[in-house]
Amino acid sequence: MQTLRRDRETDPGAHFFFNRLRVPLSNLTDPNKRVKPSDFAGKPQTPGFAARKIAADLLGNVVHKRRPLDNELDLNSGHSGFRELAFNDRALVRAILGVCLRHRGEIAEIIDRLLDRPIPEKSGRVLDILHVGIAQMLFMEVPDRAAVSLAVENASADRRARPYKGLVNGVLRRLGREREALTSDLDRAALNTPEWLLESWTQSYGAETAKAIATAHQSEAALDLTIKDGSSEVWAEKLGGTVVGAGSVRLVKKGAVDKLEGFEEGAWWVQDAAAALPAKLLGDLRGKRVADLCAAPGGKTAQLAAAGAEVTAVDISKGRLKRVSENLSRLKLSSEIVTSDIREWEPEAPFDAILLDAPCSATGTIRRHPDVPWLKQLYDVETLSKIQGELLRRVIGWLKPGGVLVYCTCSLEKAEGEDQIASVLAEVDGIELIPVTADEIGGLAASVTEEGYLRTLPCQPVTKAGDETGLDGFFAARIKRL
Ligand SMILES: C[S@@+](CC[C@H](N)C(=O)[O-])C[C@H]1O[C@@H](n2cnc3c(N)ncnc32)[C@H](O)[C@@H]1O
Repeated sequence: MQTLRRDRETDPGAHFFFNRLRVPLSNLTDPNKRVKPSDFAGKPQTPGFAARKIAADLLGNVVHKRRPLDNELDLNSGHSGFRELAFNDRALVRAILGVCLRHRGEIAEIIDRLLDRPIPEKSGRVLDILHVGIAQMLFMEVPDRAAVSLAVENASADRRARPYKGLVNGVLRRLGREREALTSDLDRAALNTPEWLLESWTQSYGAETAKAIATAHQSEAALDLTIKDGSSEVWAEKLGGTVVGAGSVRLVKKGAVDKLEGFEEGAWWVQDAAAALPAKLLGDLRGKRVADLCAAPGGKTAQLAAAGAEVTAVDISKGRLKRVSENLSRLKLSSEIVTSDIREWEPEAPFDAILLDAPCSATGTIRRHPDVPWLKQLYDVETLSKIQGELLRRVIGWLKPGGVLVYCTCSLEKAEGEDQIASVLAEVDGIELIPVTADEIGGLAASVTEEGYLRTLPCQPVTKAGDETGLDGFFAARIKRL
């Protein structure tokens, strides 16, 4: 789900949010510029106000209305106020929201400590405004004075929040004075992770690893690229990156993705180092017929096509498949593209190999999608795991005898990974597990389980030498049809 992100590629400002959260604010705010989105047309604007107002609105939309952040930030169909902002303000909004969501639990705890009594329900955006103000004061090197006055102005501009502008002022000023006392004893990893998730990871991986996962989520993911022709060393050198995982290039350089060397010519695409591993498990694909099921936005489709396979990419979403076509066209790769629900679609002939990247809770992508913990619930995992089981059982039958299927999900929940494979192996005849080996995935031994599954965790090493960590959480298993 995280691969080949269109917003990164079409909105260069997106890069600052996804790749460099602690970008100096001088890069993002132009103090001489007055931003005028149409919602405030005609009213004089304090520099930086529009960005804070939109940030508070969007935060509310994500956490109260449960709207995915990516949808809100979409430059074609997202929040209109956001779309009207200037480039630098959009980057600032992304940065503020990234911090607000990553630190949501601890900011909420700080607000609790600062308030004598809860803020009444009908107080407009006042809580979101406080979150946005605190995020800037504690994590973004914004001078307290600026963060406080913009928050007060924001409250004044909201009819329902207006009566609380004095409270906003008092609370934020007190935080400025008592910062150390109010923040030094916070258990950040626990506070910033919903209880059900921390419990699930503790049960699956133990308390220490669960905490390490939660801690890894506090930092933004690096920008990893998959190199079309596999010449990772060459592109690492050209782009000033390092080779990680099984041949991904991790970038340390700042800059807009579409301005980097190789983008126009289609030499690489954006794909987390862990997301690039499942397709590797299908081995040599030259001349083979391969189904990429649940294909959009197409990171794995590109891998399969670049490996020489004749690919059929199927996805239920027409809009997301459009991105597959656009991405493949930039990369000068090709695939048959089918818009269909794979619960209904039937292939004309069986495949040599299948990659099923099933829809999941995406809890493995929290570093790059910090809204996920506040959008998803245990219920989503339960619902999605039923669909995963259904899809897996159906598509196994589409393999030729001797054909291989890789099932994967970008989830940390065992219900969406290990448990699915264990039950399918127990229930379906004529299949066997082909264990994954560390050699196939760049020597990442810590990411291979005793059963022979691929299981990456955000806190794990991403190099064989173990000198760098940080991966999306992925599960993959390989099954052969006998
Ligand atoms: C995890 S994303 C796939 C990411 C993709 N494989 C990649 O590497 O870029 C899951 C995809 O499954 C698709 N999907 C969900 N349910 C489906 C169904 N019943 N049939 C086909 N596609 C489905 C979604 O539209 C979504 O694009």
